[in-house]
Amino acid sequence: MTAQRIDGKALAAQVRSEVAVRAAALTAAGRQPALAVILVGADPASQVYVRNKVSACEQAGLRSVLETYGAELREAELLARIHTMNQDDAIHGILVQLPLPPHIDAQRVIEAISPRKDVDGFHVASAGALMVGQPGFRPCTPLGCMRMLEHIGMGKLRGKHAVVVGRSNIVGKPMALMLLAADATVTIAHSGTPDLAATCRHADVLVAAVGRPRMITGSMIKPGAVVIDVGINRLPDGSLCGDVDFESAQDVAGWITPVPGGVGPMTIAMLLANTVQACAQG
Ligand SMILES: Nc1nc(=O)c2c([nH]1)NC[C@@H]1CN(c3ccc(C(=O)N[C@@H](CCC(=O)O)C(=O)O)cc3)C=[N+]21
Repeated sequence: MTAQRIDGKALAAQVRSEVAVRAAALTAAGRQPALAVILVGADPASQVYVRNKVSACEQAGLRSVLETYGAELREAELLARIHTMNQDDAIHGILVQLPLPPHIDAQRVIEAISPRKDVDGFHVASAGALMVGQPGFRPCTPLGCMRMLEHIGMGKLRGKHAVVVGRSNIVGKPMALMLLAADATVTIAHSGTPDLAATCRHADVLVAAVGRPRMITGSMIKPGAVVIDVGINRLPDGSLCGDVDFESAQDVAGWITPVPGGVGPMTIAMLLANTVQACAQG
């Protein structure tokens, strides 16, 4: 038996075309959705990601404003720039690319973004809204994962056990809360979980977001499970791989997302969707 693939690239293209329709309508009404992207420093991976976000905006008819600063930028200057953008009615979403240089307090920078423009969903107000089930921006990666689950008819998870491996503020924790909101019974596992394999084998939906190449192997997967691989690991040979060992996992899982071409493209599509939503909400 071999798992069916969830084609994130194709589903992201569908989401982006829906976004483009909404963006065109807003633009026609004199309100083109606009995303500001701030990059601090010259990390090559970050430069690639930021370029991809900007070109995704253009393709969907959103305006993008890219601001690039040297790694020596002072935190106070960055905060001042964000305050100006918060006041700018022509900017609907603000994204500060992470990671930031170590002398800048990333959480303080995120809290400076107006929650109404927090299209990453990283602000403490957005996190709190998710926790208590209020409207607000949801982090793009878990939102993209939920959209993938809906796409395969697994949007409602009552009676299902979901296991999230990883507990970051940007993926693991919000992912667990979104699965819970879909009525799953949720376990959050992490590097310190005893017998991780046994925990994973309970999962009808397994989300891997640990940042360790191929650590989830076929023997850790319940037969027929949905396996969502959030990991994007660059190997020494330059190739990309996920947190899931695709070769062994695909013989056991019912559904599986590839890397690349899985969660990554969905993250960018949901960023555009959040930006259009920010614009539509005025
Ligand atoms: N404020 C902020 N928001 C973010 O959303 C954010 C961030 N900072 N910092 C870095 C991470 C990483 N991230 C990715 C998004 C898409 C792909 C993606 O589309 N990946 C392609 C492959 C790209 C490649 O070949 O390198 C894929 O998986 O198919 C990857 C990584 C967003 N991040």
